[in-house]
Amino acid sequence: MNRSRSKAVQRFLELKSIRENPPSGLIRRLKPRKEGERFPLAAILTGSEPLWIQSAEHMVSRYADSRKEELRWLLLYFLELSSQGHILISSEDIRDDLPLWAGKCYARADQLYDNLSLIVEENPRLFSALQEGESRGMSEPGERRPLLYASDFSCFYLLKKRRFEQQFLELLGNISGEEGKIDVSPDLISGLHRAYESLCDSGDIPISEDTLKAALMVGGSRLSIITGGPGTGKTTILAGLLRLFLEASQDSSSKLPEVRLCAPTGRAAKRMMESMENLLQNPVLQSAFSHPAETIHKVLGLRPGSPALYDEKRTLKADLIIVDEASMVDLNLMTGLFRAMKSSARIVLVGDRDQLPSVESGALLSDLLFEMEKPNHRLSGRVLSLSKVHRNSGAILESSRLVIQGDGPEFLNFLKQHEGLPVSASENSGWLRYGDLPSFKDLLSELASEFKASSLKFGGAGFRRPSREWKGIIHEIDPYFKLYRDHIILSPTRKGLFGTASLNRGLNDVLGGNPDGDYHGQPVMVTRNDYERSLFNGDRGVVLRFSDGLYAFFEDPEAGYRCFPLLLLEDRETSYALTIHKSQGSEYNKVHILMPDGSERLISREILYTGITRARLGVTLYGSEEVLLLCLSRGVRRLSGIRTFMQSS
Ligand SMILES: Nc1ncnc2c1ncn2[C@@H]1O[C@H](COP(=O)(O)OP(=O)(O)OP(=O)(O)O)[C@@H](O)[C@H]1O
Repeated sequence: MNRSRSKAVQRFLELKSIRENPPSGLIRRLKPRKEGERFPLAAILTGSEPLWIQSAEHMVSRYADSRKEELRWLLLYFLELSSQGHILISSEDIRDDLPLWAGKCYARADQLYDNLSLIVEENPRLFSALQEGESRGMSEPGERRPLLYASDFSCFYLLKKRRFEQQFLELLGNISGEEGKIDVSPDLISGLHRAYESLCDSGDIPISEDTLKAALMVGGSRLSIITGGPGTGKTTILAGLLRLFLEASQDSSSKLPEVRLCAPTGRAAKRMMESMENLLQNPVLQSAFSHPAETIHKVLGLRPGSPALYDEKRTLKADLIIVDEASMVDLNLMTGLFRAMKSSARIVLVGDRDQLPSVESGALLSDLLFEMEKPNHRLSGRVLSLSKVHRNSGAILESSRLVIQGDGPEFLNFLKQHEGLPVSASENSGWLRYGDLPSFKDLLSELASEFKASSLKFGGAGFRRPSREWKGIIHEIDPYFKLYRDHIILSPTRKGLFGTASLNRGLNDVLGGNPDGDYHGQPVMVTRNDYERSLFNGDRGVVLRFSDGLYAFFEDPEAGYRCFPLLLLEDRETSYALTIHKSQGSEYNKVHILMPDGSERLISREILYTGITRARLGVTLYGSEEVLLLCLSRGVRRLSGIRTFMQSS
C-alpha cells in the first residue's frame, strides 16, 4: 500500500482512538485501490504496526508454499505477540485470542485456529519441527525457517528468541545449580554481624534486620533476588547491604570485592548512585567501585551493530553485580550479562514482579520468582521479600492493592466512593480522586492549571553566560524542578488523542503558545542516552530563558544543576505527560493517570499499578468503568519456557 495513504489511515485511527473497536462499515469504506492492498488496509485496523504488516507480507512472499491469505493473518498475529514480549507462543493459549483478534478484520478468522495444523504442514519452509533434532536444525546456516514449531510443547517460537532462551537457561543452570553454591566462610558471617551491630549503633544510614538478611543471602549464593512492592525500599536497602558486605569482606580478606551497579535505564542507574551517596563518601569502601552505576548496555560495552565487548571469553572483572529495576531487563540483555560474569561472581537482581516487564522479550524476574518463592523450591532461600511500604499510604496504597489483586468490582466500588470528590484534607494520608475522562479541551485546561511555571519569578533573563551565572539564582531555579516533581501526567500510550504526544502538544499550545516551539519553563525529557553529556534516556529537565537564548537545566547531585544550550540537545521532547513505562522507578507527589478508550490492547493491571504507585500524596484517575474493568481483568503474561525449566531443574 502507498506509504502516505497507510500513514494517513493510521493517523486518523489514532486520533479517533478507534483502532481497537473499528465501527462496522469502516473497513468497507477504506476500499483498497488496487489488488493486494486489502490485507495491509484491514491489518491496520487490528492496531498492528506497519513494520509487522510488512514483515508478514515479506515472509509470505518469501517462504509461503500454500494457504497464503491464512498464513498472512497467522504470521501477523505471531509477530504481534512477539512484539508484545512473548518468547514462545503456545497453540493452547491462542485458541480463544486468535479468532477474537483477527475476527474484526478477516472474514474467515474463525477457521484460522481449526486450520492451524494444515497451515503448518503445508508450509514446511517456514515452520519445522524442533523435535527432529533441535540443536542440529537450529545451527544449520542459511536455513529458511524464521519460525519454529515445537510439537512436543505445542508451541511456536521465533528462531532468534528460541536461541536466546536456550542460552539463558543454560547459564541459569550454571549459576543457580550446585555449581552456583558458595560456601560462606565463618569469618564473613561473623564480619557481617559485627558490621551490622556497629552500623545500627552509628545510625548513619537506614538499616534494619532485612539489610542483614540481604547481606547474608548475597554472601551465600551466586544468584539472589531482592523483591517487594513499589516504595518498599528495594533501591534504598542496597547502600546498607553493600556497606555490610564490603566491611565484612574487608575484615576477612585483604582485597575488597569489586562491585558493579547497573540498571536497564540510565535514569534507574542514576537513582542507584543517588542512594549510594553516603556509602561513596567513605574513601576505603569507595575503592570497591571502579565504575559509577551504569546501564547494562554500557557495562557490557554494547554499541548498535557491534557485538558486546564482554562475554564468556572476555568476562567482567566484577565480583558482585547488582541490577536494579530487574523486572525491566529483557531476555537478550540478561543473557548477555550472565554470559559476561566470571565463574566466581555473584549477581543480585532487584525488582518488583508486579510492575511492568521489559518492553522487549520475556518477564524474567517474574518467571524466576514464580518458582523460587515456592516454599519447597531448592532456591527459595535466595529471595528476600520486602513488605513495608515507605512511599505512600491511605487510598493510594489501598487502591493499588485492589488493582494488582485484579478485583474489578471491588475496585470500582472503591472508586465510586471517591468519584468527583475534592482532594481530601488529610493530604498526608494519600488521596485518590476519580472521574470519567472529560473532553480533550476541558482536560487540557484542567491539567494546564496544575502547571503554572509562568507565574514563577525568574531573574536569569538578564544573564548572558548562564553556564557561570545561574548559581546566583539557584533559589529561583529550584521551584521549576519542584513543580515538575510535584505533578506528572501519565498515560499508557504515546498515541491517540489522550496519548502523551498529543497531550504534550496540547499543553505546549496552551502554556507555551505554540504546539511545536520551545519556551521558558517547558519541561523536557531526554529520549536517547548521551554519554558525552552524561544525560540518559528518561532524564527530565527544564528549559530556562537567558539573554542569549534557551538553556536546558538538569539536576546534578554534586553541582546542583548542569545546563546546556537547548539547540545542542537534539534527542528530547516536552514532558508534562509521560508514558507509564517511562515513569517506572520514579516518584512524584501528585499523579494524573489517563486510561483512554481505545487503549485496550495496551492496558493491564501492571500498567495501572505502576502508574498509581508512582504517587506519594495523591492520584487523579480518569477513565470509563469499562476500560478500568478490562484493565483489571488483564495481567501482562509473557509466555516462555523458563518456568517449565525451573520446575524440572
Ligand atoms: N527504611 C526506610 N525508612 C524510611 N524511608 C524509606 C526507607 N526505605 C525507603 N524509604 C523511602 O521510600 C521511598 C521509596 O524507596 P525506594 O525508591 O528505595 O523504593 P523501591 O522499592 O525501590 O521503589 P520502586 O519499586 O518504585 O522503584 C523513597 O522516598 C525512600 O527514601
